[in-house]
Amino acid sequence: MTRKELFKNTLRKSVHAWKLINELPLSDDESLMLRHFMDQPGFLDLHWRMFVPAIKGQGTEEQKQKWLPLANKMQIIGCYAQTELGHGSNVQGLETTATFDPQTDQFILHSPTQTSSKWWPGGLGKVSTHAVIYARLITDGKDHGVHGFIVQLRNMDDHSPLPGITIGDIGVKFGNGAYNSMDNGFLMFDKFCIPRDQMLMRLSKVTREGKYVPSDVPRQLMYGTMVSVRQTIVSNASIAMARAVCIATRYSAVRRQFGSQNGGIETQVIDYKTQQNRLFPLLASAYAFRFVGEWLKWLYTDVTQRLEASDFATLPEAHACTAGLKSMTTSATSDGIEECRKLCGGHGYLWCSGLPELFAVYVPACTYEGDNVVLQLQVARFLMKTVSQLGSGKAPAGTTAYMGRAKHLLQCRSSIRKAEDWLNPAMVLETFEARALRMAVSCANNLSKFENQEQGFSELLADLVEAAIAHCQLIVVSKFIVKLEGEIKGKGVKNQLKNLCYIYALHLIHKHLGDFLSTNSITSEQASLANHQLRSLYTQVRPNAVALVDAFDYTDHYLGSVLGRYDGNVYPKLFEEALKDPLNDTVVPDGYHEYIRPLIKQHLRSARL
Ligand SMILES: CCCCC/C=C\C/C=C\C/C=C\C/C=C\C/C=C\CCC(=O)SCCNC(=O)CCNC(=O)[C@H](O)C(C)(C)COP(=O)(O)OP(=O)(O)OC[C@H]1O[C@@H](n2cnc3c(N)ncnc32)[C@H](O)[C@@H]1OP(=O)(O)O
Ligand SMILES: Cc1cc2nc3c(=O)[nH]c(=O)nc-3n(C[C@H](O)[C@H](O)[C@H](O)COP(=O)(O)OP(=O)(O)OC[C@H]3O[C@@H](n4cnc5c(N)ncnc54)[C@H](O)[C@@H]3O)c2cc1C
Repeated sequence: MTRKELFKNTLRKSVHAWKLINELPLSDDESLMLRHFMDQPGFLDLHWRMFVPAIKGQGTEEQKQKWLPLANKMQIIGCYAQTELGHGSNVQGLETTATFDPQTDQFILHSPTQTSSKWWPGGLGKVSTHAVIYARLITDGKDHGVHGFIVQLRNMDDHSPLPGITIGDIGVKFGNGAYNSMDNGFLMFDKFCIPRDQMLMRLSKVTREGKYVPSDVPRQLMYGTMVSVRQTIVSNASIAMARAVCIATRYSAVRRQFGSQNGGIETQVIDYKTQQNRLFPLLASAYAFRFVGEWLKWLYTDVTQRLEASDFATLPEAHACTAGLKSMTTSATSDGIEECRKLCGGHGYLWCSGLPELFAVYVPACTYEGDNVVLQLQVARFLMKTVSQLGSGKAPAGTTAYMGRAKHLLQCRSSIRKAEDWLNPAMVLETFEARALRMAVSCANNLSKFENQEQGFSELLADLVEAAIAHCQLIVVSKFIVKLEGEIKGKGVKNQLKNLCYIYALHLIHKHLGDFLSTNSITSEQASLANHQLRSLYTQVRPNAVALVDAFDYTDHYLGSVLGRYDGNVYPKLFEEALKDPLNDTVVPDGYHEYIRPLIKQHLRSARL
C-alpha cells in the first residue's frame, strides 16, 4: 500500500475495532487483545493509552466529568503532545508557552521558536480533534515549568485546524509499512487561546485572579501517564519477542544444512549448539519478560492505589522499575528480533518471513516513552540515592531490599562448586545480587571522589547505565524464580519453565561475564561451570523447543510468516509468495525494451564487429 492507502486502511480497521468493542461488547482486557490482533499502530493507541489516562490522572473531578464521557464515546479523539522538535527527553526543557491572561480568563498557547513546534505525537498529524498539550505555564511573567492542558485542535464539523493552529504529518518513518500507519504529527500555536478551566488542575492550579497554587503532592505525578505506558510496554516486549522466537524456532526445526554422510538426511539447524546458544536465551527471554510484565502490572496497580490514598512512598521505586524494565526489555527485544532474522539465514531477510516488518514496527519502542539510555540513568539515580542511604537506618525496600544485606553481599564468595549448583535458585540470586550491588557501590564510591556530584554523574554515565542494567536483570531473574516457586499446573510444565529460567540467568552471566568477574561475584572456574550447565539445559530444552513456542498460541495469520508456519510447509509456500510478487506478473519485465534490450543489442553489435 502507499502511505495514504495504509493510513486510510488503518482508519478503517480502527473504526471497525471500535465498533466490535461496543457491539460485542468487549472488556478492557479483550479490547487490548483485539489491539494486538489488529497489529498496527494507530490513533486509538494514543487516545486510549495516553490521552484518556492523562485526563484521568491529572484532571480535576469537574474536568473528568466534562471530558471523559466525550473521550470514552470517542466523540472527541485525543493524543498526547509532549515532545517538541528541539526537546523530547528533557521534558523540563520544553518551550511551548501557556501564558495566563487575567483579562480574558484564558491561556494563550504559543510556539515561540521553530524548535518549540510539537513534533512526533502519534494521532496528531491527521486524526485527533483534541490533545493534551504540555507547555510552560506563565502567570504574571513568572515561569512555573511544564503543565498539561486540554486543547481542541480541529473544527468538529469539517476537521479543519482551528485558527492559530498549524498542523500536519511529520513524514515517512523507518521501514515499509510498519509505523507508517500512524500519523505522527507536528503542531505550532500562534497565540491560540483556551479557557482557564482547560489546564489540567488536579495537581496545581491557576485561580481566576491569575494566582498560581502549586501542587501539594509530588509534581512527578504529572509524569504518571508515561509510567503507565512504560508498564504496558514491558508486556508488549514479551509478545514481540515471542513472535520472533516462534518464527525462528519453527524454521530452525524445518531448515537442514550439512551433516549428512553419503547423501543421507542433513542436520536440522536447531540441533547446532551455536543455533541453540543464540535462540534458546531469546525463547527464555520471551517467557521471562512475560512474568516480569505480570509482576510490573501488579506493582503499578499497587502504587496507583497508594497514590489515591495520598501515599507517595513507593512512587520512586515504581518510576525506577517501569523506566528500567521498559528500557531493558525493549532493547533486548529489538536485538532479539534482529537475531531471529539472522537465525533464519537468507530467508529471514525476505519480507514474507515476517521478521523485517516486526523489527521495523518494534524498534522505535527503544526511543518512544523515553530513550532507553535516558531511562536507565533514572534507575541509576535511584540506585545512587539508595546506596547513599545505606546505614542511615532507612532499610531499602521492594526491588532494592537486597541492598539491605550490603555487608554480606559485598564480601561473600559464591559457593558454586559443580555445574548443578547453577540450578540452585538461592545461589543464582545471590550471584546476581552481589554483581548488581557491587556495581552500584563502585559507582557510588567513584562519584564520591568528585566535589561536584552532578559533574561526577556526567563523567560516570556509562558505568551508571551498566549498574542500572545489572539491577534490572536481577529483577527479571528474581521474578522468574518467584514464578517458579508459585503454583504452576503440571510438573512437566514446571520443569520446562525451570530450564528456561536458568537458561535466562546463565546466558546473562555468560554475556556479562566481565561484570561478574570484575566484581568477584564469581570466579572463572564458576563461569565455566555455568557454561557447562547452560549447554546441558539447551539439550533438555531442544526436544520441547517447538512445543514451547506453540504454547504462545499464535495463529499463522497473526504471525504473518512463511518461515514460522505451524505446519512447517515452508518451501512450497516460499514459492507461492514469490510468484505473488508484482515483478512476476509478466515474464519480461517492464523496462526491458527501454534499458536491457538496447544494452544487449549494443554488445551483440560490437561482438559482430
Ligand atoms: C509488535 C508487537 C507490538 C504489539 C503492540 C500491541 C499492542 C500495543 C497496545 C497498546 C500500545 C501500548 C502502548 C503504546 C502507546 C503509545 C506508545 C506510542 C508512543 C509513545 C508516546 C511517547 O513517546 S510520549 C513522550 C514520552 N516522553 C518521554 O518519555 C520523555 C522522557 N523524559 C522523562 O520522562 C523525564 O524528563 C526524565 C525522567 C528523563 C527527567 O525528568 P526531570 O523532570 O528532568 O527529572 P529529574 O530532574 O531527572 O528528576 C526529578 C525527580 O523526578 C523523578 N521522576 C522523573 N520521572 C518520574 C516519573 N515518571 N514518575 C515519578 N518520578 C519521576 C526523578 O526520579 C527525580 O527524583 P528525585 O528528585 O527523587 O531524584
Ligand atoms: C514512533 C514514535 C512515536 C512517538 N510518539 C510520541 C507521542 O505520541 N507523543 C510524544 O509527545 N512524543 C512521542 N514520541 C517522541 C519520543 O517520546 C521521544 O523521541 C523520546 O522521548 C526521545 O526523545 P528525543 O527524541 O528528544 O531524543 P534525544 O533526547 O534527543 O536523544 C538523542 C540521543 O541523546 C542521548 N541523550 C539524551 N539525553 C541524554 C542524557 N541526559 N544523558 C545521556 N544521553 C542522553 C540519547 O540516549 C540518544 O542517544 C514518539 C517517538 C517515536 C519514535
